[in-house]
Amino acid sequence: DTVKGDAALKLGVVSLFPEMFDALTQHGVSGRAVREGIIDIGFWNPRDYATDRHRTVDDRPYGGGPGMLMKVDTLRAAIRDARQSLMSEDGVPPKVIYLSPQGRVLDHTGVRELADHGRLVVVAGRYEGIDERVIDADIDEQWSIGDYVLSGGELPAMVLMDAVARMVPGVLGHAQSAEEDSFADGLLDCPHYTRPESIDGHGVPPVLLSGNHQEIRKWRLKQSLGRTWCYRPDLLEDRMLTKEEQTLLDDFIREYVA
Ligand SMILES: Nc1nonc1C(=O)NC1CCNCC1
Repeated sequence: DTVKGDAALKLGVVSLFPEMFDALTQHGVSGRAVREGIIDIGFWNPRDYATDRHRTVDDRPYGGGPGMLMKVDTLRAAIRDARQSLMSEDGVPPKVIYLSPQGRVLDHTGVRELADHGRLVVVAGRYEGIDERVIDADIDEQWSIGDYVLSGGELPAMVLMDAVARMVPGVLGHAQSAEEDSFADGLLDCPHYTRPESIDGHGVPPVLLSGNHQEIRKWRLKQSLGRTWCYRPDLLEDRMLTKEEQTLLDDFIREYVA
């Protein structure tokens, strides 16, 4: 598979199960971005590099113990081809990422950093993982989506790729990108409401029905600040608040503890 064209984001995926990535390429905003050529995704399957009759892609660990590792020669060949295909015209190589619990935990800051790079090869491991010497020689950065163990790197790869894709101009419609602002500037999202106006007797906050856009903006910002203060105060620790934000948060806390 090759990645060509002038897409804003070029992705190469090394995986034994490329069909899993249909979840990203065949659906939703990411699917549209791929269809429209805003994002290019190429796939390289280590199994395509196997030369033995059984097309072996796993190998036994030195030192024994349970589980297998990804076979080195087929994995390295796939990474090499993906890396070469994503090399830019002026020879700038892509950033090669390996998903594993040993990696830096992905957050909004990390997503922005990765999106800014523009060309990424994402290596999805299976089995117990990959040989440490391949990590040292072929992987630029290790990333984790959280502290739990999954069966493969494909779901983590898709989480990372989806979050990065949403950073690319044109992937989200203007309306949605505006909506992204709440978390984009380090706050939790505000509550959302749609029809019907009453659900089991529970109504909609009147300000949202008022048509007063300034008041609606302030209400939503106050709710985002208040929810962040309640559920994720750690996010507020290293986030400067504007005077308006500080006032809105003080009001929220006053009402909350009243
Ligand atoms: N959490 C994770 N964030 O990125 N990758 C993660 C992960 O659990 N990978 C598995 C680890 C065991 N081998 C198969 C892959």
